Amino acid sequence: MTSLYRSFSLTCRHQIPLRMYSPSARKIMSSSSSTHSPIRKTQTTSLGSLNDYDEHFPPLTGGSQKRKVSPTSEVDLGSTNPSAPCHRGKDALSLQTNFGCKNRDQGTRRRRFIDEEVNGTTFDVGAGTAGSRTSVVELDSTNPSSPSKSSQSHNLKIRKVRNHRNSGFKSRDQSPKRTQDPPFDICSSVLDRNDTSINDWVLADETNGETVEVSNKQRVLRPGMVLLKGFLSHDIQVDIVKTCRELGVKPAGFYQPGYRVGSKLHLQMMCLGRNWDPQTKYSKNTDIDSKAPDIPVAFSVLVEEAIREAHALIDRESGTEDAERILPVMSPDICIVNFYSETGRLGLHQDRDESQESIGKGLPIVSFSIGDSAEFLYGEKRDVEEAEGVILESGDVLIFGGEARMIFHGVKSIIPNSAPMSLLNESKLRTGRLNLTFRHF
Ligand SMILES: O=C(O)CCC(=O)C(=O)O
Ligand SMILES: [Fe+2]
Repeated sequence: MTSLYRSFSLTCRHQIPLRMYSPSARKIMSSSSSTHSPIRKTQTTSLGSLNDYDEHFPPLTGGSQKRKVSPTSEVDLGSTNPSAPCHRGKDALSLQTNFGCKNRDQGTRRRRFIDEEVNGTTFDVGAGTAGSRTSVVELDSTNPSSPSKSSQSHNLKIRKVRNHRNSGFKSRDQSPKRTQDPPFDICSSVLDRNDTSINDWVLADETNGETVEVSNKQRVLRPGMVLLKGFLSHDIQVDIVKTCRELGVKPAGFYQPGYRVGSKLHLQMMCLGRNWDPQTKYSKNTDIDSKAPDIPVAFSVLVEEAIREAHALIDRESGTEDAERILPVMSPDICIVNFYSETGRLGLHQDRDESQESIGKGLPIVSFSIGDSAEFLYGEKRDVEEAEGVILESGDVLIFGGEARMIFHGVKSIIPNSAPMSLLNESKLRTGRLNLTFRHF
């Protein structure tokens, strides 16, 4: 079965103008390996009140409209710009300030900013914080069925949320609850993709505009971190989408996870094997855990195959037979399935909620990408400016374990209309990106 599942795409599908995140990013995109210091296991973060997974990306330079967010907006509105380096609490506060403000100029400026965001690149505003007395506006752009930049801006759904009444949580003391009923459906019978070519997506900083070819090669990105381009064949991708869809529309399926205080991740999520959420992590709850569907055997087989493929690559590149020491084998008992709409994203974070034993051994995270491509960032620190970037395309498998196990990583943006048309036609996957990360607890 596994050999049938293998189809390496050795032709480069796209040439993507790439914005350089750091001087070294270009190197990563065009070379097959580089030397990096290991990520120390103790280097877990505690960044004050900054929640994990909150975005703190720099201003977007891309978008189908090739528009930059104006500096004024960035200053005034903090991280209501999805890429601004602020945390979620501040997000909501600055938004409230602007909306609750009697000052006409500020209100107008805020409205103009929303218009710009809707017409231009992306927008996404979190729910309010506790204790807020003013109304906030929530733009639910994480839900692909809500209007996005590729749909008409006048359809923008703005709903008012007062304090926590509509935030999905009963009180501050309770765990986040799934409020999405029915679960989110990652497929749609209607093809919701528009016809804009990927070339319209400008990742290039308009001032330097370099064009870098997206590599089609299997690559060791750093010790313990391997990118297997096109590892998942078309048929496998279709099967994975269909399986995830089937599981995902059931009660334990996709929902938008969040924190007790109300902010939410900019994606839809479902867990297999064992439940995880950003607030309670893996805290054992037999009621909920019994609801997590098993990881399909075919998925686990693919993970093991991918690790074997990575070992072969590591051995080839190093000229040794040391691969299992550099990248330990792993058999998954957890899979977190994420679906990102075109405006979805995930802030830089470490996957550090697995057991100490698992992390200590460097058991890898294995990540499958299906659908639209993603700008994936990774680095030794939780610092977007320093992070390196790589484009993850449909069918790619990324593995990070060993000394790269605690690497910071995140999804800066989803590249609209970049999914293979044949995949969308056959699987009916919505516009967006499906990502599966396999782990061992
Ligand atoms: O979507 C991705 O590529 C990364 C997902 C991820 O980091 C996570 O689920 O922890
Ligand atoms: Fe992660």
